[in-house]
Amino acid sequence: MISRPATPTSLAIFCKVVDNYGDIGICWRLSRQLRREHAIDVTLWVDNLDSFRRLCPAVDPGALVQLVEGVTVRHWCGQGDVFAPTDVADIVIEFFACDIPPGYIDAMASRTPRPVWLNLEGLTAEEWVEGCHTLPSMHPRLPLTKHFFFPGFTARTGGLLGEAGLDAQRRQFQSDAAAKAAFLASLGVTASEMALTKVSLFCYPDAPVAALFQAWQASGRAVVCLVPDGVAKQAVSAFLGADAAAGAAATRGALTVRVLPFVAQPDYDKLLWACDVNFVRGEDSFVRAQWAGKPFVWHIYPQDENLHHVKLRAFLQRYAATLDSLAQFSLAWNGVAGAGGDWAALWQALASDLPRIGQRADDWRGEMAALGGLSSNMLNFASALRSSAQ
Ligand SMILES: Cc1cn([C@H]2C[C@H](O)[C@@H](COP(=O)(O)OP(=O)(O)O[C@H]3O[C@@H](C)[C@H](O)[C@@H](O)[C@H]3O)O2)c(=O)[nH]c1=O
Repeated sequence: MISRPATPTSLAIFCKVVDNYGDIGICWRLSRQLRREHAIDVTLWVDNLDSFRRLCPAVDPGALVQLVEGVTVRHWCGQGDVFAPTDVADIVIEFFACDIPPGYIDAMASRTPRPVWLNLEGLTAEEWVEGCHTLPSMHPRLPLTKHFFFPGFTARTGGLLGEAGLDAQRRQFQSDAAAKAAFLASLGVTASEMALTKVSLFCYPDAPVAALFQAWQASGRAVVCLVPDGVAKQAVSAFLGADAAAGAAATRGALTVRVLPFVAQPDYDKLLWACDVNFVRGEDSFVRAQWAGKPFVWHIYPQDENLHHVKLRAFLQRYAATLDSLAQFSLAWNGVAGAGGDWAALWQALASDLPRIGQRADDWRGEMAALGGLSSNMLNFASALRSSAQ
């Protein structure tokens, strides 16, 4: 038996950007947290530095290797496939089964001691996840075992990604009216808009945004909808009667739509904290909305054969079982057949229920925090594997 310290000190994450920002958004968040809170020496391999730069302006899209906030960022762009065992970290994470370079896998097999190899999977509320979380998978050829690691909403999963101290920062920000106003003003939001019901909007292009805008326009409650640049471009441009570029705004009836700059990741949290209702999408903004403890509506990443509707229902069953207004609105927002399209009625029901939905959001945030946080859960699992291998 080879003896090795149980506590891992180095970690490599491999991230392929399939589309959008979620893949790198999650991998960057995890990398930063492991470095900052656990003093792990992290190398993040990522194949698309341009997407990364939108979330983190400090990234140099031309650099093969760079240090960003203490994390070594390597542009994963087919620069050869020869690795030595000394190149391999204590823990190797492949994100979403992204096929790490074969040469790196060979080097993992030759390394002493062998690394802990994890496949970090996507977030879903479906029950089967509990049975698959931490399952091993033997390599067909090499003496290596990969383990599946699932984020999730129960104690039998890896929990949700969230930084220590995030809640304290949120509370501090939300209790400081001047900080909130200064932040919104820095994005171009006017003082009169700040007094309205503030909604942030982040969704995929097929969301029924135009129909919801019509309902808001005609509703009795004045709404300002804050849309980061590039989101729902068609519907926003149609509403504005002009190109939806950052800084553009228009008011029709009870609705003001304002296009914001696409902000860096930490500022996106502040936007969620500052708004009354948040429309979020995919995985990472969905989780951030949960940490914000505010009412939110989720636009789920679309999948073939409407598989995503199963995932949506699984989440709503856990989260909104007693919140019919939110469940109905969410089903309709995601185009679930038969969920209805009377947006005036759907919004009216949701808006009247906001205090109850807000209470649920706050309770849920506490329940999720009690699961312990994905990065700590992952490190504990890796340490246990290393100990058992000694
Ligand atoms: C609107 C906005 C978002 N963001 C960040 C928050 C998140 O980290 C990231 C958006 O990621 P998501 O919310 O996950 O949505 P997404 O649609 O960009 O990413 C998706 O990518 C697919 C390939 C995955 O399979 C999906 O599960 C999902 O992750 O962008 C900012 O930093 N600033 C902004 O202004």
